[in-house]
Amino acid sequence: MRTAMLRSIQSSLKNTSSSTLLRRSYSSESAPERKVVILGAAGGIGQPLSLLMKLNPLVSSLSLYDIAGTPGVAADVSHINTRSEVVGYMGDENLGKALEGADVVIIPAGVPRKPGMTRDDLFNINAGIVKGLCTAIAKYCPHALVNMISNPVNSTVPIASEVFKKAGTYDEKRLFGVTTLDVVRAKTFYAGKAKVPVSGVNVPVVGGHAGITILPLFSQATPQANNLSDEEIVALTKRTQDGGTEVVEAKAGKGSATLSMAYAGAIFADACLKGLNGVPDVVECSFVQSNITELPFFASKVRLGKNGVEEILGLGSLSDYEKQGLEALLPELKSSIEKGIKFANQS
Ligand SMILES: NC(=O)c1ccc[n+]([C@@H]2O[C@H](COP(=O)([O-])OP(=O)(O)OC[C@H]3O[C@@H](n4cnc5c(N)ncnc54)[C@H](O)[C@@H]3O)[C@@H](O)[C@H]2O)c1
Ligand SMILES: O=C(O)C[C@H](O)C(=O)O
Repeated sequence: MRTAMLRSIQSSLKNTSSSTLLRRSYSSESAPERKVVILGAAGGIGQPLSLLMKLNPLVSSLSLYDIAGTPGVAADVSHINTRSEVVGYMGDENLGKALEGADVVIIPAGVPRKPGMTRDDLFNINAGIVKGLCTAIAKYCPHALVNMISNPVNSTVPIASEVFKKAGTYDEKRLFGVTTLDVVRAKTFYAGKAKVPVSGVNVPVVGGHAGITILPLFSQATPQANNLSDEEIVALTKRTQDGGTEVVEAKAGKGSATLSMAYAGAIFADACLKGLNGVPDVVECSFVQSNITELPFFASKVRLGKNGVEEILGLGSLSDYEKQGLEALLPELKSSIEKGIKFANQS
C-alpha cells in the first residue's frame, strides 16, 4: 500500500510529454546525481515541497535551508526511504554549504499575503530576502537553475537577474519564475467546467504571476471543449487570475497557497531535472527572460534542456478576448519588472 502510494505520487510528478523509454531509464537510481536546494524549507511551502522533492527519484542530494527550523524538517524528511540524502542547514553562516554543488535551487523564502494585500505589498520585505539569497547563489552555485517562487514573482525574477548580472554570473537560460500554480489552477477549473477528465487537460498560461498579468489561454486548451460560452471563458479566466486571492481569503490571515504551490513547485523542479538529464520534449510555462513581447520578461511555454531554457515557444494564436487581456496586462507587468530592476540597482 505504501509502495503503491509512493509510486502514484512519483508517477504524477512525471512530465506527460516525456518518452516512456527515457522515463523508465531515469526512474531508477541510475539517474545522474543531482543536488536540489530549497531556500525557505521550513515554511508553509517549504515543508511539503521538501517532502515532494524527497519522493523524487531524480534527486540524489536534498539540501534544506532556512533561517530557522530546518534541523527538524530535515530530520523528519530524511527518514523516508527514498534515494536522496537530506541535510538541513540553518542560519546565514551555513548558506554557502547548503548551496555548494547545487543543480537546482528552489526559492520559496519570504512572507506570504494576508487578506486585502496584493502580491506587490510583499515587495518591501521579499525583495531584500531574494536579493540576499541570489547574491549567495552567484557566489556558491552560479551554474544552478534557479526556480523563483517568492512573490511578487513579476519583480523578484528581475531582481535575481540584476544580482546575477552584477556578479557576472547571469545566464538567462537558468532563471525561472515559477508560474506552474497558475497552470495547475487553469487545468483544474477548466476540467470542472468543461466536464472532461482533469488528467488529460492542458492549458497554457502566459504573462506574469499577479492578477490580470496571469493570462490563461483557454482557446488553446486541450481537449478543446465546445460546450463553454464566452461568459464561462471570462469567468474561468477571472477565477484563474484570482486563484491566489481565493486561497488567501479562505485561509483568513493564515497565509496563502502552500500545498498546491508545493505540488506545482515539485512539478516544475522535476521538469528542470528532466531537462538537465536530457529527457526530450519537456515543456512547461515559466516567467523567463524573453523577447516574445516588448517586455524583457514574460511567462510562456518553454522547452527545458541540459542548459535550462532550450527554447521559448511563441504565444500561438489568441482569441480576441485573449488579445485584449494581453494588451491590458503589459503596462502592469512592465512596471513590476522595472520596480525589481530599480531596487536591485539602487540598494
Ligand atoms: N509563485 C507562486 O505561485 C507562489 C505561490 C504561493 C506562495 N508564493 C510565495 O512564496 C513565499 C513563501 O510562502 P509561504 O507560504 O511558504 O510563507 P511562510 O512564511 O510559511 O514561509 C516562508 C519561509 O521563508 C523563510 N525565510 C524568510 N527569510 C529567509 C531567508 N533570508 N532565507 C531563507 N529562508 C527565509 C521563513 O523562515 C519561512 O520559513 C511568499 O512570498 C508567497 O507569496 C508564491
Ligand atoms: O496569492 C498569493 O499571494 C500566493 C501565490 O502567488 C498564489 O498564486 O497562490
